[in-house]
Amino acid sequence: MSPQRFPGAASIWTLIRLLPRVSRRRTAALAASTVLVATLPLAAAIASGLLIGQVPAAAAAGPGSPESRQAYLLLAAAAFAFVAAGLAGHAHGAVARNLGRELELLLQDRLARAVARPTGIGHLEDEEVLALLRIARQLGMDWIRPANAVHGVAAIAPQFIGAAGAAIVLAAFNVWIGLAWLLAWPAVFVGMQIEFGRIGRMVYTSSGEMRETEYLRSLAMDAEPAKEIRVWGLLDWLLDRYDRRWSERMGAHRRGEQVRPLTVLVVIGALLALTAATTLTLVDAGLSGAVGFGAIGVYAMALHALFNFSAFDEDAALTSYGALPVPKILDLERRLASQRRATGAELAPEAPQRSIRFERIGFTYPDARQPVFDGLDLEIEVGRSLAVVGDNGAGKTSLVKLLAGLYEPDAGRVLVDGADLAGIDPADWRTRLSALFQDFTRYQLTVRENITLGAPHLAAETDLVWKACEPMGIRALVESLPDGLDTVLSGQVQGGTDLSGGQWQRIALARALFAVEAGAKVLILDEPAAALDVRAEAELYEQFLDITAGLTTIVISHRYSTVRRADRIVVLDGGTVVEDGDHERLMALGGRYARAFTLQADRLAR
Ligand SMILES: Nc1ncnc2c1ncn2[C@@H]1O[C@H](COP(=O)(O)OP(=O)(O)OP(=O)(O)O)[C@@H](O)[C@H]1O
Repeated sequence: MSPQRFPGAASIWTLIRLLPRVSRRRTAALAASTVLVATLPLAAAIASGLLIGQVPAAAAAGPGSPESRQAYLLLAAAAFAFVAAGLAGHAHGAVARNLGRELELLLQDRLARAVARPTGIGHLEDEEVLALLRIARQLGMDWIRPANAVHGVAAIAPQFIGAAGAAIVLAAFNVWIGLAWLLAWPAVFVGMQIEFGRIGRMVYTSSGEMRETEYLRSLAMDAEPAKEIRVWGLLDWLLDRYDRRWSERMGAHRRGEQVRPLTVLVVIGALLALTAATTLTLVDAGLSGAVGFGAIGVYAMALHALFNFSAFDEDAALTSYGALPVPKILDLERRLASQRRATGAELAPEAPQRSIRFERIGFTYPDARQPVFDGLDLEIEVGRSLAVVGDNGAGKTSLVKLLAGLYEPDAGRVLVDGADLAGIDPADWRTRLSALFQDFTRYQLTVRENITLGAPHLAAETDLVWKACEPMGIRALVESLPDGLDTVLSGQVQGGTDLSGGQWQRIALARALFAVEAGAKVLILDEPAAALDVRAEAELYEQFLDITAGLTTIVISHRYSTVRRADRIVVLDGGTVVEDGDHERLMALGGRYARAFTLQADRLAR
């Protein structure tokens, strides 16, 4: 077979050849069940044909004759072949599903390793590699999809009704046998669903371990961390750790995420026993002449119809797995909706006009032990520039997160012109804010989109976009890009380009500025120029103060020299304001600000 001429067939052949490498045992089981699924219906058909041929002789010879005995034996053989074909079909589906899932995991593993191996990282920006990685991330996850549960329910419901009907037909022959079948299937179904539920929950709750494996894999496969991983020579260490985690995970998968053999034995044993009892009773009734030949045929067909029901095949398993996350998602939706605070207070269109006040604020991050703020008081005057300085962990970023309503204080209030922020619609409040956070996002979108995301309705206003670019010194850079403002900022996209850290920071600053152009009244800049050198940062801040004169600006910085021109500087330490004033006042105070400023200025001078 030439792969060029039959690429689809060649891919299937490649896949089949991989199966023994996934699991020899399962591949052998799949081959065996394939043979059974193919031959058992044939055997049933042959037995049925022979039976039909035997009927005239059996009828002529009458009950109790050797001819009629042979006819009943053929009937029993046909019934067993039908039942066995049904069971083999279910087993076949289950083996194929497990093998398929393991194949996906193996492919995922092999791709992760292959992509992590090269010493360079150029291939991690190759479009074809990225496409495969995108697919690889989804592998092995298909089985937990709600769509599968819908498909499963749609398949099982008619089978269930059909099986109940068949049991009722059998009840006409023997009430106890009919009743036994009527109860047997729901019992098997519930038993298997309990088993599938156990497996599903096990996988679901092990998502923490999965996340770690996935994290290690992404360290090896993503372009961003790949740089450091290679520079630090961590590749072998990483792959070794990934391999260990992976085999632990796969080991757990093999051990626990399967239907327990005992359950399978009990279920199949019970079904076979009930089938044998039904068939023997039927044969007995036929041989004794208690039930006519035609009726026996109907009952035998009803027995066969009972085995169309899938209690332990793929549909049943996928129904259970696929349905598992649905109530969890709805529950989460309810829980998060109840966390949305009730808003009622209206902000005046021009607010804030007077002040933003932090009043006895207490705040601890969820799951953190130490509070960040315990009684913080700070009043920010509108229309002036404020700089917040302080050591690492002093609470500077937390302060602006509270201001932006990204977290709510545990105690105290944030007041905007006297109105408690807790009662104001966060969406309304945020239209008045423009913020650039320390860990700003590098959107793999066009330059224009990157800049106008704060006010996307004005994205077409090219003049406004340039107005935001110019003070940041990036107009020339943007104009030199292949598609100017419409160039995608990503090395992973054809025709796109990546930028340096400082250039990215200027783009993010332009984004903040654009939102101000679009009407934001409070500008928050958290370490806005950490990627720039000290001089560039100072220049940029000076420029910012000029552009934003009259606006409420809050700038966070480590570099004391940068913020000296701010109208007001507060020094935070351990979540409280320890110094407050303008540059001259704080220098005269001779405290923490003065010492840090002098130290940094000396270093800069040297
Ligand atoms: N998401 C979080 N969960 C738990 N604790 C956090 C979280 N973010 C920050 N913290 C803790 O809160 C404290 C204040 O952090 P914050 O980021 O506000 O400091 P910062 O002054 O901005 O520091 P830096 O100058 O290093 O950016 C620190 O002790 C930090 O460890």
